[in-house]
Amino acid sequence: MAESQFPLPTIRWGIIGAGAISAAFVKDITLPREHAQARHIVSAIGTSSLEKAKSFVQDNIPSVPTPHIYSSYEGVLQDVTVDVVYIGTPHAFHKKNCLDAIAAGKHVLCEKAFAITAREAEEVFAAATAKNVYVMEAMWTRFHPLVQDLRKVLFTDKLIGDIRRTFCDFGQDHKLASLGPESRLKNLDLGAGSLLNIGIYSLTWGLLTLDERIGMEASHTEILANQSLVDGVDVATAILLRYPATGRQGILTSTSEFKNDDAFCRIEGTEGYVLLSGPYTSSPRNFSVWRNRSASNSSFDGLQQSEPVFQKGYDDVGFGLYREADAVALDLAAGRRENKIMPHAETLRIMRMLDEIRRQGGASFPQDGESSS
Ligand SMILES: NC(=O)C1=CN([C@@H]2O[C@H](COP(=O)(O)OP(=O)(O)OC[C@H]3O[C@@H](n4cnc5c(N)ncnc54)[C@H](OP(=O)(O)O)[C@@H]3O)[C@@H](O)[C@H]2O)C=CC1
Ligand SMILES: O=C1OC[C@@H](O)[C@H](O)[C@H]1O
Repeated sequence: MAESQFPLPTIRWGIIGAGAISAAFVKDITLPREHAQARHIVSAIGTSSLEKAKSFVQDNIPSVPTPHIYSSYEGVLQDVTVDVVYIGTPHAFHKKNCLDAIAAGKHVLCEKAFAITAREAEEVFAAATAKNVYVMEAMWTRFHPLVQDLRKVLFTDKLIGDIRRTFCDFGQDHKLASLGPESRLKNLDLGAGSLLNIGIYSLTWGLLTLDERIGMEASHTEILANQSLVDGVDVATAILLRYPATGRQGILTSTSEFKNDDAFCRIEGTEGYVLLSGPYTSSPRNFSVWRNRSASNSSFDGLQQSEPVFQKGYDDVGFGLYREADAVALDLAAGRRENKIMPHAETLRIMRMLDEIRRQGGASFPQDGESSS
């Protein structure tokens, strides 16, 4: 592994929750890799039992120095060797876990969806600002290099002309009928539903491809939404996003009943289209740009070239979660308290959209009526 000429920023992580994504996260950040931008140490793990913590370490990070293990989340928050807390619990606990970590003076990287409602997210960001700690939603897909390359093709090089529509689907077959009521994919009290779990990625691709700007600078959008509910949990959500200023549209969907196709997204412009593919909608691997034969006179006649004019594939090490972790390390090393790619305002904008989609679609959570705590 090539050593960097300069010392890399180092951060020490405390992990809250020993579930599936926490396992992927600790594996990813401790993997040897080329061009790492930071050094990551897993300093502490908090789970519901010590036995669980021991097997978590054994299964996922056997060869690194053994982290401190705790049978409570509080242990991690009080551990002086922890700089940043990674929250890998179900959606319904994000607000409390974030607020507890912030109160303990820890920086935070919290899994998506950041909270159940926009109001919860506002409360967390207000607390972080008051305490001067860093908080970011772990929307890892945004840190994939494909996103930057794609947005250059769309907005700088304008290879497909004026963007008109984005179709994006994220579907997973969760076999909900076979899951117990304790599953985070089925239990409303844990924040279940396709929208918060995976629809958030389809929405993200729509927002990233239909508008060059994000956060506070983003263009105004209108939303029409529909959801199919089983026992109150949305098993399918369809979102129609419209940008009134340009007429651009996003057709953005999610389902927990079927697996989507590898080609998960299509972006149409006046002079061609772009296809995105990958094993998951959250995990892109390739994009290709196709131009109309008649692109020079800008008419969309349906006649495409047989070869893309541009395509790029991306290999990955591990799952790809190390990129967001590197971003946190670089931000902290530079003294920043939020990230430019996933700023607070972007998380809030998305949370408000998720609230509106659920208001129209009918999926409600116990937290919907709550005022700030
Ligand atoms: N970035 C990505 O690609 C992915 C992100 N996610 C996100 O990560 C978060 C967690 O998802 P995932 O890892 O799949 O979930 P899991 O169910 O696998 O793990 C959740 C963990 O949360 C803890 N927990 C605390 N209270 C409860 C409770 N009442 N019920 C269940 N678990 C509880 C448990 O840890 P313990 O017992 O150790 O305390 C549990 O292991 C979600 O926000 C999800 O959207 C999920 C998958 C992929
Ligand atoms: O965030 C996610 O992305 C990948 C999916 O497998 C998972 O269900 C979801 O939580």
